[in-house]
Amino acid sequence: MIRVQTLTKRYGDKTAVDGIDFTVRPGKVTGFLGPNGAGKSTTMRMIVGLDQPSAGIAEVNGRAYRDLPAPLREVGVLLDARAAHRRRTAYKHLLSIAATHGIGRARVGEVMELTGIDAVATRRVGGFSLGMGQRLGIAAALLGDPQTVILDEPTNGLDPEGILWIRALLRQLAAAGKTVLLSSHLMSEMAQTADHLIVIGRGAILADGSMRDVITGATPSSVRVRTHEVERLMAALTAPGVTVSIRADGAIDVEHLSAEQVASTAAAAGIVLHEVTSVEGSLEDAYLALTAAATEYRATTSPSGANS
Ligand SMILES: Nc1ncnc2c1ncn2[C@@H]1O[C@H](COP(=O)(O)OP(=O)(O)OP(=O)(O)O)[C@@H](O)[C@H]1O
Repeated sequence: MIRVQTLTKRYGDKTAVDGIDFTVRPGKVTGFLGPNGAGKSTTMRMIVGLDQPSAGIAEVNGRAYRDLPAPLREVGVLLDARAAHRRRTAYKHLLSIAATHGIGRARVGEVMELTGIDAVATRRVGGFSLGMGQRLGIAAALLGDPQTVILDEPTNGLDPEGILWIRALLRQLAAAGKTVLLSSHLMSEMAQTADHLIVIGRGAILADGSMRDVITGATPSSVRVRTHEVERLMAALTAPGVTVSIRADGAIDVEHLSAEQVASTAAAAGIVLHEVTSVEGSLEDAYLALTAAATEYRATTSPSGANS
């Protein structure tokens, strides 16, 4: 379990993390999302004792990281995959970490197999691709079979097969009751991997809840409905506070009414419906809505760049 209370980090005049509170619970994958510069890495670094908070506390299993008697056995961390000694082989790199922390050779073999780097165990880390470096960093994080795992952008550089592998691994760790905190900019990946989300923007928490609650709270859900009597249905549904719009494909989108309310209104007016579907926003929609006002580095051109 990770607990952060009024955690603050200032760099001179800049407040990178502004008095945030959250708890990351075991048995779940918690996604940590936010635009560039939002404060994710700084928060993670404070949790694992690499940065000193300006104020507040960050605890893992009830203690500050520096007070953990066997940190590697309690918290596994991937913050910078390039941190490995470049001239060492993957095996020697993991063995040296294991030796410093009283972890046996057998575990080194296990994590190499788990992360798929056993095939390149005798290659020097300096020649690793970004993806292999990520796998090595994850292997190091898992060496102590820790209860809590913190991974900053673990999918960085991984190919689609590697991304699938990470997803399965994190789901497996959560199912085994571990606490998993994961940051990633890949929304589709986050949507499929995380159970719970913490969204941060400009150093402040913008949302903290289950995946479903965060999405439904930030995006208006709507009801999509099809009928041959479009105009009559639109007239029947029109009411204060209800938004009714017609789509290019002829379907009608209704906001602020449930599917049941739409169906009942149509039935009362004797209108036959051919489709009634509740449409929920995506994580990407929710993320963009939540962070719209808190994006520090925003492109000044449109995404395509062609029409601006
Ligand atoms: N050592 C430092 N000195 C000064 N400012 C810093 C330092 N480290 C981070 N910052 C600033 O603190 C803010 C938060 O940075 P941080 O790296 O935590 O964001 P992030 O959410 O991890 O971003 P990204 O998604 O780009 O990795 C940024 O404005 C950054 O420029």
